[in-house]
Amino acid sequence: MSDSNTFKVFILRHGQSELNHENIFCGWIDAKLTEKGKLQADNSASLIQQYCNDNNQSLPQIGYCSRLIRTQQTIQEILNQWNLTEAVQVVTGIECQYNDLNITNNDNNDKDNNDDINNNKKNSSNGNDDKKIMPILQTWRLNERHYGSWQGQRKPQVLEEYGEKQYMYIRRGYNGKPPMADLDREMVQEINDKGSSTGYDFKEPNRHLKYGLEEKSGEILPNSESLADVVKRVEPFLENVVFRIANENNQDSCLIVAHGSSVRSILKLLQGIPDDEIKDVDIPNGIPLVIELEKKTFKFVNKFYLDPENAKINAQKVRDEGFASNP
Ligand SMILES: O=C(O)[C@H](O)COP(=O)(O)O
Repeated sequence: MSDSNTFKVFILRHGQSELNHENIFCGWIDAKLTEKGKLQADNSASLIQQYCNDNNQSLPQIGYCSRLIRTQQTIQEILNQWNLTEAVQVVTGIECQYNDLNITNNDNNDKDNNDDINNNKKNSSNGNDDKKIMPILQTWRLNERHYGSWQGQRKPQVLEEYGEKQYMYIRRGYNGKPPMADLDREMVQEINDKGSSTGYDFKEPNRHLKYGLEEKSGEILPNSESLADVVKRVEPFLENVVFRIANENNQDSCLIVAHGSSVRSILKLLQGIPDDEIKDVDIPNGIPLVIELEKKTFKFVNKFYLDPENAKINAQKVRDEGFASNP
């Protein structure tokens, strides 16, 4: 049973992407959602809304996602289901001009305001005059781990080349790190590269185009990451942005849509999962996990999936990707 006095992080991995579907390592390649991935996002929205209604709680007042389109599409699907429109801001570092988002202090306990997420001015820019606004902060710090030279490669082939022990150590071990991507060669789209019909052609988007804001802010972006590296870049964002905003605005919850490795990193940080145990954690696509934390201190209290049976089944499928048992 949920504790109404805790701060809740509604966190989920994006819906199935086109490269997930192809069993190809994705990382920072900017793959889009499949139709199944969009349906998973819609289902996530229903599960969260049902949970909030059953527990007499408001929907999250703010959302966070990565700079990759698969999380952006997922959060857009969720907001559409909630009849909300997004006010997007890219946060390059671990500070953000929060007032630009003009978020007001709603009475979180007023059930009647459940759909009245913010008293922001209406967003007439895209004709959504009747929809309330939900601030969405996008950050590279929630991006999937950078999968180095494995990006764009089929998982069964990588498994065959590296063997099961090394394959799983790099995929799930805390310090496992893939070989570096050569960002100067075929791994990254040229400035005018339109890619294949899918638009990414198994290459990363050109850094100067996709991450120009981060480059201008002096952010150091990776070309290969272990989970430990992802934890290091996620932690300051959680502390200095997510939790600071929650305290300053007396928020009861937030929505985070991220990736397999960045969700694992957040779970490790919030629950205090030891380095040698995080290797056993797999995250399914598109099933909301609720992490309950003490208000103000954000000390871990509890966690549960809103669809635990499917979460268990699909997490095992994620773990088995690349192996013959899971074509
Ligand atoms: O980046 C990817 O390929 C996937 O999102 C994560 O893949 P993994 O489950 O093999 O880490």
